[in-house]
Amino acid sequence: MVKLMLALDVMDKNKALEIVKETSEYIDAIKIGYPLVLATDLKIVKEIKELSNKEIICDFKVADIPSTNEKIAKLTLQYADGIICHGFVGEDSVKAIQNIAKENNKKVIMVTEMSHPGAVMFMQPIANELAKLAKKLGVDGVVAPSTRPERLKEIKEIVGEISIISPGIGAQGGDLEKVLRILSNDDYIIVGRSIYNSESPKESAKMYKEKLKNNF
Ligand SMILES: O=C1C[C@H](C(=O)O)N([C@@H]2O[C@H](COP(=O)(O)O)[C@@H](O)[C@H]2O)C(=O)N1
Repeated sequence: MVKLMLALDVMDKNKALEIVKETSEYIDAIKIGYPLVLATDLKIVKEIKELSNKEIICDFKVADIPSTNEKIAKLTLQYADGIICHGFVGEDSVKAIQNIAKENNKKVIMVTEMSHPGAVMFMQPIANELAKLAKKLGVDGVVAPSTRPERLKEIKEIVGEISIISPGIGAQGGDLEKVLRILSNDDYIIVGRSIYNSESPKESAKMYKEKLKNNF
């Protein structure tokens, strides 16, 4: 069954902890990015890992030179189970993160094509090349858009067995039915605002989990 990754992009620690408690029985993983970390501190990752016992992915879209990527990975992977990086900065920058991840048995997830409209300007033209790089490097997952099922399919075909981590469902208007015909068991959909901004994050997470169950 496709897994559910909660994008916990809230900027208040107590709200974040509350949403984690409310949704834990329905989510498979939690993605923590700059909004929550900049509003609190990196140790929120450790706290949420201990509270939820879920897989925690830090979405820092790391895109620097190898030596700086290495420092970011060392700090982040003390607490997180995985980290999201960009691939457009080149093979050496991604490998620098993979070296740290491999030492600590952690995951590296690489962005191919982003889900927002602006991704068609510069990312889409190179996204297939980025997917080929992801395959060559053997990263643990790639980010690919639920907002463009035809692109999601193409990228999945290129990366083969590598897990797809796919944002764009809910607030961004992605078609879940179409996406679930493309994704497979080791893949994830990422859902943020439709869960954490809903009247009941618990009920929203439950609804998504049931949709994932019913479509597989
Ligand atoms: O292409 C990408 C890359 C990036 C990612 O997943 O790496 N995201 C993140 O996925 C989540 C979607 O949230 P919501 O739209 O459900 O509230 C947010 O945390 C975004 O920053 C995308 O939305 N598209």
